[in-house]
Formats: sequence, structure tokens, C-alpha cells
Amino acid sequence: MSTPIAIIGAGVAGLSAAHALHAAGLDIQLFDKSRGSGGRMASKRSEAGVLDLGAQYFTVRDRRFAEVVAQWRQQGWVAQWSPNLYHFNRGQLSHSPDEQERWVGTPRMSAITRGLLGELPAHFTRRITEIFRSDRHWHLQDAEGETHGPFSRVLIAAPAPQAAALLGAAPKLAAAAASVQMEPTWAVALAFDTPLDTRVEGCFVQEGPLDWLARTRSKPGREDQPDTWVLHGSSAWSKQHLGLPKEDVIELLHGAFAELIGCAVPAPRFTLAHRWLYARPTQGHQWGALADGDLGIYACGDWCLSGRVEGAWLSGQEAARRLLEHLG
Ligand SMILES: Cc1cc2nc3c(=O)[nH]c(=O)nc-3n(C[C@H](O)[C@H](O)[C@H](O)COP(=O)(O)OP(=O)(O)OC[C@H]3O[C@@H](n4cnc5c(N)ncnc54)[C@H](O)[C@@H]3O)c2cc1C
Ligand SMILES: NC(=O)C1=CN([C@@H]2O[C@H](COP(=O)(O)OP(=O)(O)OC[C@H]3O[C@@H](n4cnc5c(N)ncnc54)[C@H](OP(=O)(O)O)[C@@H]3O)[C@@H](O)[C@H]2O)CC=C1
Repeated sequence: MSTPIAIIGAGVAGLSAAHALHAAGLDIQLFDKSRGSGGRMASKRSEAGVLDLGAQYFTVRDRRFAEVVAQWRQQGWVAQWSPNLYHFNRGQLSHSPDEQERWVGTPRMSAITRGLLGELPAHFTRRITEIFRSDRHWHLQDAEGETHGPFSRVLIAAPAPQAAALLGAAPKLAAAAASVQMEPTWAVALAFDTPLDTRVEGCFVQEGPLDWLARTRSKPGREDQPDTWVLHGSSAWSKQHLGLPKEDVIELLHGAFAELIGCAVPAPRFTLAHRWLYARPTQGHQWGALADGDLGIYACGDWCLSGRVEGAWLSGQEAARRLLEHLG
């Protein structure tokens, strides 16, 4: 057996790269600090059903991504979501239909990364704190003090600030990753005993604390769930309220929701808040991926491209392509 390749991060980018390398016949091992795969496209089980707290849906603009999404559809991992869309601007809630195709994982966003993970070898609840070279091979140190390796190459598929912290052995790559600013998003879920009397299923909010809201049961595969809503704070509001206790965040975003939704909003029977510290890059890049073929270190993630699910998948493909190119 050949010396395996380590992939740090089991979000869309890491799993996209893992798939491509595995398909090329290489041994890979995934490491993630969380309990499961998905990263910012993860879904959380709760007493109010499964909640998509991060990525809400994705769009497809690239031909290569369109091809893979068609396969995911055949495998039953994704379906089209055609919500009754609104936007909120200048104090006005307005119907805002469009022609854009939007896709969601079924029956939850994490179905995609669970599908991609399949039987690939993965180590969860392993936060990697250091990557070091010894005897011409790479080794990983985790937060528990355990060492993993040897690995022939390392591919880091974490948000830019977390990738920069691991790229000490490749200063140029570290500098590029460190130059990417990422902004936070507070996410709140609310569940109501009685369904809200509104036709809104998704809403782009252009003012105030909120940025987006969605009705979970409007998404395919979730029709039987209680009436839960996911609200996202805007980047500016989330940054300003980064250290606020969760109860206060829930109260403020629930209040903003009740003001704009245009129907009576009772007290929710269930609430939850989640803070995404590195939710989105402040701007997109055209890097594809970062690579040092001589050292055998690679970095990828949405921040190397569009800051969206599609960008993350394409970046993982690009990192794998460059690694395979270096192998000859
Ligand atoms: C609130 C929110 C809403 C969004 N909405 C949309 C949307 O509607 N449409 C869209 O296209 N995109 C959306 N996005 C963006 C989308 O979720 C991301 O672009 C995409 O999921 C990023 O994938 P990734 O693999 O690059 O990174 P991530 O999903 O962040 O994966 C990185 C993984 O690395 C792991 N990790 C990090 N550091 C370490 C370490 N030291 N050791 C081990 N593991 C580590 C993390 O646990 C994580 O699993 C949204 C994001 C957020 C936060
Ligand atoms: N919160 C985060 O951390 C975070 C959120 N992200 C959001 O992800 C989606 C994905 O973007 P994508 O380009 O794939 O989707 P869309 O084409 O649907 O939307 C792009 C923006 O365009 C505006 N828009 C689109 N459709 C409508 C509509 N029918 N009515 C009004 N406006 C529409 C909207 O922008 P504004 O609110 O006008 O600024 C959409 O945001 C996207 O929603 C991101 O915000 C990605 C990463 C992290």
C-alpha cells in the first residue's frame, strides 16, 4: 500500500478532493474537528426536526458542477427547491419570484456530504493543531496530543484563517490564506406549534439585522416537519453582536423576524442559535486552490473561489487536479 494523503476538513471542498483522489486510486485519510462531515453545509438534528443552519441551497453555474449535481440528483441526494421567494427592502415585504434554479440536499443539506463521504476513511473529533515533516513524510498532531502519519502529502480544506494557522511549513501559501478575511453569521432556528399564516418560504432581507430567512418545510423531503424557520443575521450585524449570549441573539432576531414577516408570530416552542465564525469570505478569489508541489502541501475551500457551495466543490477538484499533476 502507498503512503496515504491526509485531508484536513470534511466539508464540501475536502470531500470533493477526497473523491477525486480516491477515484485516481490513491489512499486518503480525512480528519475533521467536528463529529461528522459537512462543515458549513452541515444539518443539526433537534427536537424540532433536522435544521439546515448553514448553507441553505446552492446554485449551479459551472458546467463541471452541473454534471456532478445531475449525478447527485440520480442518487437521490439532492432535489430542486422552488420556494415562494420574497425580498424585504425599505420596510416593505414584496414577492420576488425569479428564474434561478436552486438545489438542496434531501432530506437535509448534509445528505450531500454524507453521500460523498460514503466509506472513505475518516477520523472525526480530531482537531489538527500542527503539521510537521519528519523522515521525508508529513505528520499531523491533534489537539489531544496524538500524532497521525506518515503521509506523503497534506491537503488542507478548512476556512482560510484555520488553513493559515496550519500552513506554517509553506509561508507563501500561509500568507495567501491569511490575506483572506472571513465574516461571521449568526443563525437562529425557531419552531412554531401552529404554522405561521404566511406564503413566504424564503426571503432575501436587504436591511436591518437579518440577511435571509427560510421555511424548512418548503424544502423537498422536509414537508412533514413542524413549522421551523431558519434566520441568518447579516455579516455586519453578526460581527457587531459576535459575543452576545445565544438567548439575546435569539430574542433580537426573533423580534426582527416578527416585524418583517407580516403575520402574527407567537412565542416559538423551540429555539436554537449557532454562530458561524468564518461564514463567508469578504470577497471571492480566482485561485482555484493553493499548491506547493515540491513540499506536497495543498489548500482549498470556498475562499479560493466564489465563497459558495459550488466554489468549495470546484476548489476541491482543483486541489486534487494539481496534486495528481505533481505526482506525474
Ligand atoms: C450561515 C451560512 C449560510 C450559507 N448559505 C449558503 C447558501 O445558501 N448557498 C451557498 O452556496 N453557500 C452558502 N454558504 C457557504 C457554504 O456553506 C460554503 O461555501 C461551503 O459549505 C464551504 O465548504 P468548505 O468545504 O470550503 O468549508 P467548510 O464547510 O467550512 O469545511 C471545512 C471543514 O474543516 C474542518 N476543520 C477546520 N479546521 C480544522 C482543523 N484544525 N482540524 C480538523 N478539521 C478542521 C471543519 O470542521 C469543517 O468541517 C453559507 C455558509 C454559512 C455559514
Ligand atoms: N450567510 C452566510 O454566511 C452566507 C450566505 N450565502 C448566501 O448563499 C446564497 C447563495 O448565493 P447564490 O449566488 O448561489 O444564490 P442566488 O443567485 O439565489 O442569490 C444571490 C444573491 O442575489 C440576490 N437575489 C437572488 N434572487 C433574488 C430574488 N428573487 N429577490 C431578491 N434578491 C435576490 C440576493 O442578494 P441580495 O439580498 O439582494 O443582496 C442573493 O443573496 C446567497 O443568498 C448568499 O447570500 C453564501 C455564503 C455565506
